[in-house]
Amino acid sequence: MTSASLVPAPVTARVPAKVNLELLVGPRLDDGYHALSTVFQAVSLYDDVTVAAAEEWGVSVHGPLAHGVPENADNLAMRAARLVDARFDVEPVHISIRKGIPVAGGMAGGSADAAATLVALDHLWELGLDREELEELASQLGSDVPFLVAGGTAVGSGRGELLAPVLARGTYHWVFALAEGGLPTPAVYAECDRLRGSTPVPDPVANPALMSALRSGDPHELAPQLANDLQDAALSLRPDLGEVLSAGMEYGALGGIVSGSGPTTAFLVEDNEAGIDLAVALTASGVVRDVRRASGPVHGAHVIHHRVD
Ligand SMILES: C[C@@](CO)(OP(=O)(O)O)[C@H](O)COP(=O)(O)OP(=O)(O)OC[C@H]1O[C@@H](n2ccc(N)nc2=O)[C@H](O)[C@@H]1O
Ligand SMILES: Nc1ncnc2c1ncn2[C@@H]1O[C@H](COP(=O)(O)OP(=O)(O)O)[C@@H](O)[C@H]1O
Repeated sequence: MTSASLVPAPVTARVPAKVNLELLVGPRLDDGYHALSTVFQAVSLYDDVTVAAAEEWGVSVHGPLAHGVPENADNLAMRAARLVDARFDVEPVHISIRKGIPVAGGMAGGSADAAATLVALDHLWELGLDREELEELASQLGSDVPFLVAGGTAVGSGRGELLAPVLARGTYHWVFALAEGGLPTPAVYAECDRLRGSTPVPDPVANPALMSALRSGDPHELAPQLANDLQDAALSLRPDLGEVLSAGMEYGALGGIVSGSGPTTAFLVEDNEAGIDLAVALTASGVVRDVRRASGPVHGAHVIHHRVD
């Protein structure tokens, strides 16, 4: 056997974006984070993350949405790789990311890449991590990362990292309106605090009507239950999003909401055809520069490609 044959073949993991069907933000805690009750759904906009054995650690980012993503140690995928290295002392890899998830858009693209890197490295270096170990590593990388490992539909509590599955029937169809520029998550939480001032904030509790809507599988039942406590803050920082939300509802969405910390807006529609109609209407209106259609729930980070040369 030659030494070249000992180098493992590159591994690609595919990872979805998320939308928060409900994002209830509780009081600011002493560590600066906020207690959350959130219902995540994984949707079919994907990043593909390939890890390949290399002489030294590195990361590169590709595709039309790659602009503004760091190609250095600040990349969340690289932080995930260094965490795995610190724990398991693995050989270096080059990470190549193909972005299909809007950047800094409130759809957890960076967290998704961290989740995909954990899953891909587990496969490449045959670490044999179980789900619990993966989620524990994920929670060290960010509040949203465990959900991007898990996928599906789930309730997140704590900082968003403590997950419980939700019984959701059916498939939901979404149109996402992409916005120019991004919104930094910490700035949106800070604006939420500023708007609340000294008003006492109760601990957040998941809304039973949302859970029952998800069990029904009916988008008409789900639409009125969509809720986002960060929406006012996102609109305060980006007033133009109000016009996008109004346009989406006017052109036939069942419900519309800012996705997480924004500035992407998410519209729930009746079915695939309604999604095509809304995407066309929003683009033609000139209010929205770019749209993506997606459906959910879908699986979390998973290996799609293990090349054998
Ligand atoms: C708002 C949400 C909704 O799912 O995501 P995005 O919409 O940005 O993707 C999340 O709460 C973001 O999760 P994530 O982006 O993983 O957050 P982290 O890296 O852990 O934290 C980034 C910053 O967000 C704020 N933060 C985050 C989570 C939380 N429960 N309370 C907070 O106040 C803090 O200011 C923190 O410094
Ligand atoms: N792999 C990555 N993909 C996207 N952004 C990343 C990544 N790694 C680090 N970042 C940084 O994280 C910021 C937030 O990006 P992202 O996770 O896409 O947004 P959000 O937190 O709104 O969901 C970006 O502006 C970028 O500087």
